Amino acid sequence: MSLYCGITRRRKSFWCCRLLSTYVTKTRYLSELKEDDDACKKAQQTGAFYLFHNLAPLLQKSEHQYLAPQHSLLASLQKPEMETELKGSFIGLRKALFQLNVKDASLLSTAQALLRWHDAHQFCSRSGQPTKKNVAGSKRVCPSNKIIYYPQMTPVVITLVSDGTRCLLARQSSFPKGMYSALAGFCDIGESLEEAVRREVAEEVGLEVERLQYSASQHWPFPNGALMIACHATVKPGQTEIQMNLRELEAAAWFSHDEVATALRKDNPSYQQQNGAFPFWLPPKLAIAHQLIKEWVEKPTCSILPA
Ligand SMILES: NC(=O)C1=CN([C@@H]2O[C@H](COP(=O)(O)OP(=O)(O)OC[C@H]3O[C@@H](n4cnc5c(N)ncnc54)[C@H](OP(=O)(O)O)[C@@H]3O)[C@@H](O)[C@H]2O)C=CC1
Ligand SMILES: [Mg+2]
Repeated sequence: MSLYCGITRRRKSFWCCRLLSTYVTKTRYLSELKEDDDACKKAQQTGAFYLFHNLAPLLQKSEHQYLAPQHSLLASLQKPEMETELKGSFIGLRKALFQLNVKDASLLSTAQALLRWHDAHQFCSRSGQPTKKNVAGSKRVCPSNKIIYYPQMTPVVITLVSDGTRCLLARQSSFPKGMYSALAGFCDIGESLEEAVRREVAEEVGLEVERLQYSASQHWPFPNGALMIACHATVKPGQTEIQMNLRELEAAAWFSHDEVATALRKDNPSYQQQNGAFPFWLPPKLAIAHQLIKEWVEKPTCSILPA
């Protein structure tokens, strides 16, 4: 059994010629910890840690949310004793993510992605020798040929398509029942963001993007650590007939502004209607899909650039 710890971010002051902002000071300190193993070991003595077991963080359940307690360096205990001692349980991040506060969700997502990457990069792909992690965990090095491996994220585009008055939402069979989201897809190697958006929309719903606009991005821990890049896109008003790719999607449809605005105000409904169907609902607030949809509801006709 293995227990892993993810170090949280701590602030430290430097002597400088001019006063640096807190953000710059903190950023430089974190950068120093990545490069200086001794400084990092020292920081760990007073650092605060989140605990993980098999990629599941230790959480405490309160009424409607999970709390992620932080700990100082602990003696290594077995999982059951650890849960009893710390009054929590190791819970899958997928289950808990939307019931955490924003700061804990972000730090736990980063920590889990990093732990998963380390677990999958134990050996050098050139020499086959075991790689060695630096103290901060920001890279792994092959001792025999000195190749450095850095943690990777996969770029994923997520696009909310609009025809000017309606927006297009879709669902995969793996989504929770009744939930619809914007179109998402992994970027192919060599593609620009714009090309990935155009290709994914064409592949999944058979439509041609006319214009697009970048909105925001988000780290997403699933399946292996992705950078979600969110965009708004429009299609020509006369060319809106959906030709759904059945290998990727279970359903795709145009939704009116009213339908989407109403769904945004509702929480995840876990009940089934009398006709056996599940009510239409949208991804929770923490997901970038939610933010993208909210932006469209607030400003459906925002100016969008040619693709
Ligand atoms: N944060 C948010 O708001 C949202 C996040 N997402 C995330 O976006 C991601 C991508 O969406 P999805 O529609 O599934 O993607 P795609 O539409 O690209 O389809 C997924 C399929 O693409 C193939 N694929 C190609 N490249 C990769 C890669 N690098 N890693 C894994 N699979 C790859 C796999 O097929 P095969 O297995 O056949 O090889 C996979 O099943 C998902 O992981 C999802 O969690 C999605 C919606 C909202
Ligand atoms: Mg997809």
